[in-house]
Amino acid sequence: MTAGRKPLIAGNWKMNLNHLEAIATVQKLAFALNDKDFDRADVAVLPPYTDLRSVQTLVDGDKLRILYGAQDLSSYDGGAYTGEISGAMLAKLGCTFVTIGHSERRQYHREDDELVNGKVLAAYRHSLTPILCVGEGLEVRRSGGHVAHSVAQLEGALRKVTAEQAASIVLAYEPVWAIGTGEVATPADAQEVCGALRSRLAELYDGEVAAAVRILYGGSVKSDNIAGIMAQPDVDGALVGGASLDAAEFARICRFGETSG
Ligand SMILES: O=C[C@H](O)COP(=O)(O)O
Repeated sequence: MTAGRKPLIAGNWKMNLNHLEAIATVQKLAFALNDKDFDRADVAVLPPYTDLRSVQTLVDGDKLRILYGAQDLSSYDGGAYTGEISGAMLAKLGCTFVTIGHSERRQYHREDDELVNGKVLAAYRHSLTPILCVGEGLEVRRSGGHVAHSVAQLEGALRKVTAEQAASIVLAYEPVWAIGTGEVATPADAQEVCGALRSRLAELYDGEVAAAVRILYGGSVKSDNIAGIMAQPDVDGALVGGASLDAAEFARICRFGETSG
């Protein structure tokens, strides 16, 4: 965490919580957090598509400071693409963010850097902020190629992305071996790759862009390990999976593990 970049804690619900459960969870989260918490960090939830309209209605109706977004989008803007959801549709639902290139999309849906790049460009066409995920698997980590792998994914995703667009992107470094496994990377592991991603942004664009971009860590983040992660200079928040499904625990994470708001 470095002064000048507001931390972001985003809860990726993955394929969990229906629209009724979504309303209850967001209500509990809003109740658990106060203005001081929202002044200190941006808080976002990333529910399944089918929950978004309910979340929008609740957030707008109760004027909540909770941000929200989707877990994916189509690289196309509309038309005969059965099953796809466009950036325009997400924008209409008031989404701020859209997750792109999550390792589960790369692994189970064979998304490659070219498709991820197409989705990043689609997000910008509709004024959505991408949360671009990168990160290595266990084999790559064991062979010591984790920095090169994550940086290459970053480069692949940012083709044709302008400096102005890049300055607003959110990156998430998620080592695949730490997702849902209880195996959390050490704060130093997180800093090593997040620092390398920021350095590469400075080379691809300039120092100003690199200094503006928020870089999150994701992988088994909980209220009892968030503080060490947030203490790293190039880590500006967390992308939280399993622990974001419990509103009380997620609220503790949004406070970086501290007990009072
Ligand atoms: O997007 C979130 C990550 O995949 C982390 O998931 P996790 O916190 O359940 O390990």
